[in-house]
Amino acid sequence: MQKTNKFLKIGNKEFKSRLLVGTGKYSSLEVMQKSLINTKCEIVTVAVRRVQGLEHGHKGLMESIDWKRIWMLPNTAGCSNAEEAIRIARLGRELAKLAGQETNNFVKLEVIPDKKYLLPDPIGTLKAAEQLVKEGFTVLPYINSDPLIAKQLEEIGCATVMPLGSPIGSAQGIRNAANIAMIIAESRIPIIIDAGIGVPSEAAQALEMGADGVLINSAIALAENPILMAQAFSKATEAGRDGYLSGRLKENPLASPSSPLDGVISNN
Ligand SMILES: CC(=O)[C@@H](O)[C@H](O)COP(=O)(O)O
Repeated sequence: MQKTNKFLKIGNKEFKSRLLVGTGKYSSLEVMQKSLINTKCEIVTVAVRRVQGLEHGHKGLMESIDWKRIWMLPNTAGCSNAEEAIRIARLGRELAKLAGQETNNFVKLEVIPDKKYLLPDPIGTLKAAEQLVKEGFTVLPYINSDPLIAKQLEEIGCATVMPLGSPIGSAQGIRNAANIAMIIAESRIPIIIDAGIGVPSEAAQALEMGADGVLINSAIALAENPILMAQAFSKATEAGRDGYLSGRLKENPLASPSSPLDGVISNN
């Protein structure tokens, strides 16, 4: 289904920016702040567990983001089963309240038992999502690029699905484009490509394919110059969306001359 909405609509909120960003792995809070500004993002995800535990890089994080301008997307990173994820989602809602976002019921649902590839558990994700939807959360589940689980999550009331391009932090880009294309074609909710994007052109690729947004963390935070890379991702996301809306030239197995051949003076 072609989605031509001007804004990214998640639940009942609209966003101009289609680039969502993470807050982990930055060399300092100052670099993170400057990078976030350059992304022009309006949604920032925070790991509830890491913020609460004041883990490395997370002390002072809450205070360093302008929550009047940025919509918080609490995430359940570090949860390996549905029960933990539900508990952390509830804490995330309280965190958003503390930041002054009384009506924020968003949660980026991550249920990740696999420490090596950080792949999400589809059964645990579905179970947690069902409960969180019942509790009134706007649920954005992180999933493998599986069209069936994407559809099931849509049917139980998730606000988006967030299929991975490749494993978190791997910078391998979009390794599963065919499956992602199926998810995009079949969904009636926004699709946000989350994880594994390595360079801005891959963010553009996701948007060109018809994804509604991308979520980037490592490729910005761990770039040699994160502040400049943030800007590059912002431009790439916008370019990819414009490319999608413009309607691409269809691929052709044959060449097609750039100038008309009719009326050309013959050699004979
Ligand atoms: C911050 C966050 O939510 C990550 O778990 C997310 O999946 C981003 O992945 P990359 O770090 O690969 O961009």
